[in-house]
Amino acid sequence: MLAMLKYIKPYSRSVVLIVILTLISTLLELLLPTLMANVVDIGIVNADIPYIVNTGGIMVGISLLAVVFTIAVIYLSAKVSLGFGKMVRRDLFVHVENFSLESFNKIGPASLITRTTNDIKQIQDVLNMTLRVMTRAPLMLVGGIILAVTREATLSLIFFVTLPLLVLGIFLIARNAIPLFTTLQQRTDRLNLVIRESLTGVRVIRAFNRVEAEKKRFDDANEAFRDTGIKVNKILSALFPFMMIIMNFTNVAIIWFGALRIDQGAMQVGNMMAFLQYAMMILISLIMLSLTFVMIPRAQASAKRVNEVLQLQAMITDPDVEVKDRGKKGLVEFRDVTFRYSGAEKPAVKNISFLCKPGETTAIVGGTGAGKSTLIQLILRFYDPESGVVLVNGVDTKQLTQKSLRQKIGYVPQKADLFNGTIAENIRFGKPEATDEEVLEVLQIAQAIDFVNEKEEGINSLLQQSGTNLSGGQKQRLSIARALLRKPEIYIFDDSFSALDYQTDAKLRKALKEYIQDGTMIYVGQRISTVQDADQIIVLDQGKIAGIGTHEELVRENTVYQEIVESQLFEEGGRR
Ligand SMILES: Nc1ncnc2c1ncn2[C@@H]1O[C@H](COP(=O)(O)OP(=O)(O)OP(=O)(O)O)[C@@H](O)[C@H]1O
Repeated sequence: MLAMLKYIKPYSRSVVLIVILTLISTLLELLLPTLMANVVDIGIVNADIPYIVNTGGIMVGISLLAVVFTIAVIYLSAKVSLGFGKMVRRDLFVHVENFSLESFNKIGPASLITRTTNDIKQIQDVLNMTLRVMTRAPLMLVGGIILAVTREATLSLIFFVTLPLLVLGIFLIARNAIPLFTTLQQRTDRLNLVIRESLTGVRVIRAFNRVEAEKKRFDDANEAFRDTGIKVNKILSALFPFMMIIMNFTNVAIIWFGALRIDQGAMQVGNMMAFLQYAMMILISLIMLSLTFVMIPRAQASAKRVNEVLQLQAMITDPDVEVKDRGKKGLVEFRDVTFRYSGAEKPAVKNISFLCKPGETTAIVGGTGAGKSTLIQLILRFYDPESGVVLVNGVDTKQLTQKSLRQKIGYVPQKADLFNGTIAENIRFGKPEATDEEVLEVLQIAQAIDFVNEKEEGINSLLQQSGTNLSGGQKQRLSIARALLRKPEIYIFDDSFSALDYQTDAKLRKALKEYIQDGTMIYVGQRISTVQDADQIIVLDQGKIAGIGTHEELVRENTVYQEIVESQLFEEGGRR
């Protein structure tokens, strides 16, 4: 929680103002019972009307002033806490955007969403409450006790019974409720995870008739959330009645013993009324403090979850000084690279060495899980190798800044991620200043121009969320056009032609070859027809290189490649 204090620093002036205003308004409020006692004991007893009117006027003035100050405090506290929330959310978002993929996978998107929204809101709310209570409650408590004791020391003995009782009760309630706050946040995580998976996987769920099973999964998560919520509220619901009992008990005791003392002539009526009000102030301030202390652990649980994310060190960091390009532009080289995902027993790729030259195309083939995508992600430095080096333009990728490395690469991922907005906005993603002509040119090369032109508003047509109003192949083609527009030195296509029919696939690769010319093109392909024209084909088998060569060489000499060719010929034959 303390680590979060730095986010309040920019608001230190507002915080000081809150303290000063609360201080004044609380002192003013503490004056009221004494003035009221004087109205009764001096004004009414002596039938002194001018005194009653004057003192009454002062009391109204004080009340109005206290109200104005309190409104200002409420406004400033809201401003500080909302501003705090905005800054933490922003830092968290930026931090997560720069996360290594490993950290991202470790916490998971559902929990990251909960932490960025719900958890920060918990801290924000408690901060708001604390700002309003932190000066007011202690001052009112101490001031109330001093004024009550100096006014009626004997009657104050009642507090020796009620105050410990109140503190003990609140402590017992809080002790049971606090551990449940962390559980409640975890239940929120789970609920978010289930909702996210159910919504993104809605087609699969329907196709596999899993709607009922998903409903059950959702109900379980929803009920677990509800049950924990009810449990917390059940415990907290005891708080209010308990506090009311203590307050009423104190009232009755004061009136009872006060009446006896008045009867004995040891105390005046006005004095007892003032004492009663101070007693209420003491109890209310104690309740306010206790409630804050009950809420703080809840915010603490959330702050811990937020800090856990903020403190995750970026595993992929930029060098202090960037090394300039040494080799030819577009040169990609793997030197004896081995990489293992965190927690995995076996390396995903092992002792990989190859060279991709500018002006040439390199295709990577291999069975599922052979490590093809892993190789691509190592070039982009989404991960760093366990041993060996990946070089781009003759420089170890660790010695380039991530920005300049990725600036050199046009990447088309396996899953075409598009964003809300028009087609043109999506294509301009990496080069916002590109003209319409440039956009149309890359759409033409990516074989996307026809279906874009068929749309009423052409490149200005809106894409629904992540391009749900497009087919898989259409999304892939837009994602290819997006990478082409940047005119990078290296083009990487991770299985980006799989959703295309044979004819479009062939046309697209031909157009790409003409467009890319001097650039380096690396692509992962599943079909032999897709990879056979490449200048070199890298055959991967269970994370290792089984062979490198042209289609003709590999067909002649490489058994793994021969098996892939045969299995696909068999499939083709089977289909016919
Ligand atoms: N994020 C990850 N964490 C742990 N292991 C992973 C992760 N991603 C992939 N792997 C493992 O690494 C190995 C290589 O995976 P990779 O995605 O590179 O294969 P691929 O050849 O691209 O497969 P496909 O053709 O099915 O896409 C697989 O055994 C896979 O289970």
